[in-house]
Amino acid sequence: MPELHKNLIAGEWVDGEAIPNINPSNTNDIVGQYARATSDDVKRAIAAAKAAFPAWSRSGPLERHGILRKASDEILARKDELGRLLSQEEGKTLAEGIGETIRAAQIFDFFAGEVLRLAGETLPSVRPGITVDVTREGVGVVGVITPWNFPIAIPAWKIAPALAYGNTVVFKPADLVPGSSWAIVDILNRAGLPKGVLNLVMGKGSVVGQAMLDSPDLAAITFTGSTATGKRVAAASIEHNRKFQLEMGGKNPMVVLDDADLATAVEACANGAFFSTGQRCTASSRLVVTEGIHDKFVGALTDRLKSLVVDDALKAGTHIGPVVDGNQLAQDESYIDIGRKEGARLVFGGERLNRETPGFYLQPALFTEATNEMRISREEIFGPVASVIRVKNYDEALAVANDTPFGLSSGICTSSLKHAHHFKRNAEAGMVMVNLPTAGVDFHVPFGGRKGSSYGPREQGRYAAEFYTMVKTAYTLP
Ligand SMILES: NC(=O)C1=CN([C@@H]2O[C@H](COP(=O)(O)OP(=O)(O)OC[C@H]3O[C@@H](n4cnc5c(N)ncnc54)[C@H](OP(=O)(O)O)[C@@H]3O)[C@@H](O)[C@H]2O)C=CC1
Ligand SMILES: O=C(O)CCC(=O)C(=O)O
Repeated sequence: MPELHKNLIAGEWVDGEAIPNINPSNTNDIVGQYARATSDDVKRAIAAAKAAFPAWSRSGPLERHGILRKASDEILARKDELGRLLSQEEGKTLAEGIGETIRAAQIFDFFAGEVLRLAGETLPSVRPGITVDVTREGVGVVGVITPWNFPIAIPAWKIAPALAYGNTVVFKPADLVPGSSWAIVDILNRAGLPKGVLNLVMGKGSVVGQAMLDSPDLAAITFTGSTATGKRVAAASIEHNRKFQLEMGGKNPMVVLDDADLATAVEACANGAFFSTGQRCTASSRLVVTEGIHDKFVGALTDRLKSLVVDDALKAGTHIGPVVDGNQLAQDESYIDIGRKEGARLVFGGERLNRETPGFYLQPALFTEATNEMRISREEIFGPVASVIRVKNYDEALAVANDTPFGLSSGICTSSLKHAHHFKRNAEAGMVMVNLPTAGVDFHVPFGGRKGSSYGPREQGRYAAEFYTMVKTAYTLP
């Protein structure tokens, strides 16, 4: 029996029911055994984080800076091993797994710097002789609930700012991919975090996550995942009068205009729609293409898809790894079926693939003749499935791009400065990409969306301070 990876509660590693972490490229391969926490464990973790908050929130910036820097250094030094673990448990390719691990190291490094840069303001009062100081303080115990699709970067971009700004943390990773999360908690713990500052409670959302939502002692919850769970987080947080931040789905459009550089557009769409097996909330699932370039674009994108190798995530030469598990594969296949029945034309892929090892392999699927009213154009599929919607001109493309309940990322491929400029101003999305894939963002600038995609302040960059701190206004008459 392989070693059991335990939960971290009040600085102690705590046993629990052992659950195998299964490799989606090869379901015979067990990545490791991970302990599931109980709702009592969650209560103890929250109590430990609450007890640790006063001292941690008053700790000097040098201590917090040092720990985050140390964690960043270790993640970077172990990027190949941790990237491999990530790809093995989640199914993105090794290059993507290592890239995401480097990104996590950069995020810890960035927030180590932010510890030293947290500034307030001093203003004159409207009353003579009085000064007003505006400062930021940690919020308290922050609950971190993360999805399976970015097993190291999303935990990093939530835990790093939480700790940097003096909060303590109770962290519940996705049950499907606990390995990368366990590794970063172990690294942070050894980097010198005092007991109780960071607690890890692995296990199912319905048990561990729900126990977090039900606790009156979490001051804030940051969540990334599905819209349905996001709504539960919101309702429970309002009940407990706590801060909450939600990053949910996307149905991101990539507009391709007649004047686009064809090679640029094809690469941006292949990457944005299908890399990481399409399992990104920023994936371009709607390709909105004007009629002058439509046929050329569909032909070239289909040729590009033919060149992509779908195989074991750890194999050299694989471009697209497996879908994360059987449930997600069933969801992808059901949407492919829905698309066909709705009258869209499947011009490439969509079938299950057999490889040397048993895994959840799906040939990327491309639909044409889709309309923006179809369910495949409105609902998040979260797999390697994209639809081309044909439009007459830029105005119609912009209208279609914006006609969605979501608003995370929105892209355009064009050589027209006028259209690029207009699109940047008028796309109803939190992030806009010109001649770049809708997915794949920098680690030091704000991340988040509008409409049904997000709720609350932005994540990442210095904008993260808005969620992880509360503002205090102090008046002084010397
Ligand atoms: N925007 C994004 O980045 C993501 C979007 N999705 C979308 O969601 C769909 C379903 O994926 P899924 O993983 O099931 O998404 P979920 O929203 O269920 O999962 C996200 C996180 O929330 C947890 N969770 C689940 N139920 C509760 C609850 N009652 N209380 C508190 N936490 C809970 C999950 O736990 P656990 O899974 O461990 O049980 C996981 O840690 C995908 O197909 C995709 O459409 C999914 C992932 C990321
Ligand atoms: O596209 C990216 O770089 C980030 C995507 C993401 O955060 C997500 O899919 O949850």
